[in-house]
Amino acid sequence: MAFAEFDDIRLHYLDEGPRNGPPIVFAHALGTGTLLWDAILPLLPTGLRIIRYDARGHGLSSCPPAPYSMGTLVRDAERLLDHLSVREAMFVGLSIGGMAAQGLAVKRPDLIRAMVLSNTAARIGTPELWAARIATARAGDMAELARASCERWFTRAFIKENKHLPWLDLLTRHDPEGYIGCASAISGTDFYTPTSGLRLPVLGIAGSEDGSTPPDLVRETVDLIPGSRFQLIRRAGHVPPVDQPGDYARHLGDFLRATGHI
Ligand SMILES: O=C(O)CC1=CCC(=O)O1
Repeated sequence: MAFAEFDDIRLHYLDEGPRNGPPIVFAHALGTGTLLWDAILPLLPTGLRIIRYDARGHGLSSCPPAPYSMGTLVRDAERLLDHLSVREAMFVGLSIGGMAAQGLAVKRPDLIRAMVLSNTAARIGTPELWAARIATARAGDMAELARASCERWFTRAFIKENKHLPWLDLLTRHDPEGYIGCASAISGTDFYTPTSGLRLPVLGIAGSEDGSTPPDLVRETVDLIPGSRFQLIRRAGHVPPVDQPGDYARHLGDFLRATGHI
């Protein structure tokens, strides 16, 4: 566990593996945190320098007052990688983390040599949809937000087996300010034009039963970048590192090898 202090934010991160190993950076989904990646890490190829961080308003990072902008979330990732002297990383971004990845790849191509856009898109939802979720959070009803989120995030089988419960608890206890801050950032983001100009190796990953960023939406975004690949994970929802960690780690390993990162 470590913290990077900047003027307006304290970011919590984990930096594991050999310091001279090829860097891989993980950016999580709204309402989750570094633990989103726990199940896949032991399944990744050895020798990687693995960096995970909590976005502002999440986990052990500080939680400034909402709203946040996507530009601010991108700058947080940029400052963290500069702080750690990381260059040419494989950047894996899931959902809002994938939006930050797109923004960072546009702003600082020196930081990212290849990118995994997982369960994400250039634009997610509509301002009206996010306004309704923000209103629920403002009303203090995180339990309702958590219930509805889990229905979008997880397959029926996963919910029936009660495997979603830790995530339901996590989101129910999430600081509403952090949720609102990041939801505002998503609401104001449309990366279609900047992402269309990206030229780097990209792997898109979608879950067959993702109720938040369905496979067609993910594919539409990765297809903006020439030469990109796409993998559909079956029996997976919005967070396949949680419900299908084996398949997820295998696709990451294949992509790491295909891009010559390892
Ligand atoms: O809450 C959702 O529906 C899923 C989501 C959208 C952006 C994100 O990070 O999670």
